[in-house]
Amino acid sequence: MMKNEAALDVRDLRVVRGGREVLHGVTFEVPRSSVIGLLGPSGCGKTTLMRALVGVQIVASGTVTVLGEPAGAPALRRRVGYSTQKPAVYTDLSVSENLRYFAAVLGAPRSDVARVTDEVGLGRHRDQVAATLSGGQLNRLNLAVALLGSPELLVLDEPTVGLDPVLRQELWELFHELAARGVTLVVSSHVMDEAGRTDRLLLMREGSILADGSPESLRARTGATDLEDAFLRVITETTASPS
Ligand SMILES: Nc1ncnc2c1ncn2[C@@H]1O[C@H](COP(=O)(O)OP(=O)(O)OP(=O)(O)O)[C@@H](O)[C@H]1O
Repeated sequence: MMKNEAALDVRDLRVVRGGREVLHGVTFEVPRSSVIGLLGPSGCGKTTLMRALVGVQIVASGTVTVLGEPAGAPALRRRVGYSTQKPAVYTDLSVSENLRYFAAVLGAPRSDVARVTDEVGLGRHRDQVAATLSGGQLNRLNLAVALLGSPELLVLDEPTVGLDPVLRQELWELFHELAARGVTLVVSSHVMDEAGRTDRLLLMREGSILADGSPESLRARTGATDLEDAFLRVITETTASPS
């Protein structure tokens, strides 16, 4: 397996949804083994970009290369994990039953069920029916499904929504542990305080990437200590000096 190619190589990606262009020529490259934050206000195109990465979004033009293959290629099926914003699990099955089912569908080893249950901290709830889980627990079950089969790329749409600060901290630790093991993670959020926990930030607004770099470089570039301020300064810069 080629390990040296980029995890993601997106070139001039344009996407039209509902007759309107919602991604306007997005270009970026992501190396392996890192935690990439996709940040931006609601409706800026984060989910659309993630859908393009996992190959379920019709694209108008541009290329999306994932782990050296075109996004959505059959060879990527087990190498890419995706968790959508809305949990996509069976509400009438328990945590373990859901995970056993998805492990079978994905061809992941049965032993993964215990591992991912543990990783997302749902051990005490393993026999609980999904319908009775809290919102945060349901999000974690959704994330656990994405972790099955040990994918090389994880695309996680707002995985920390509705979680308390302790759980959020634990999940970010898990993301960095996974990255240290060679996994690449793309994590979206619209909460700026999460931005500082990433290795690299893609700041999006209205279908374009406004800034791309580490949290430190963004702070240095804008002179802002707070990432929320940094983002606002980037927006002002871009609006003030159109190129
Ligand atoms: N099925 C659709 N048909 C038409 N327009 C759509 C569709 N899905 C999304 N859009 C539009 O595409 C744009 C980008 O949406 P997207 O869901 O990617 O944003 P987002 O950044 O993920 O937002 P949020 O943080 O609220 O989830 C929005 O303007 C949205 O209204």
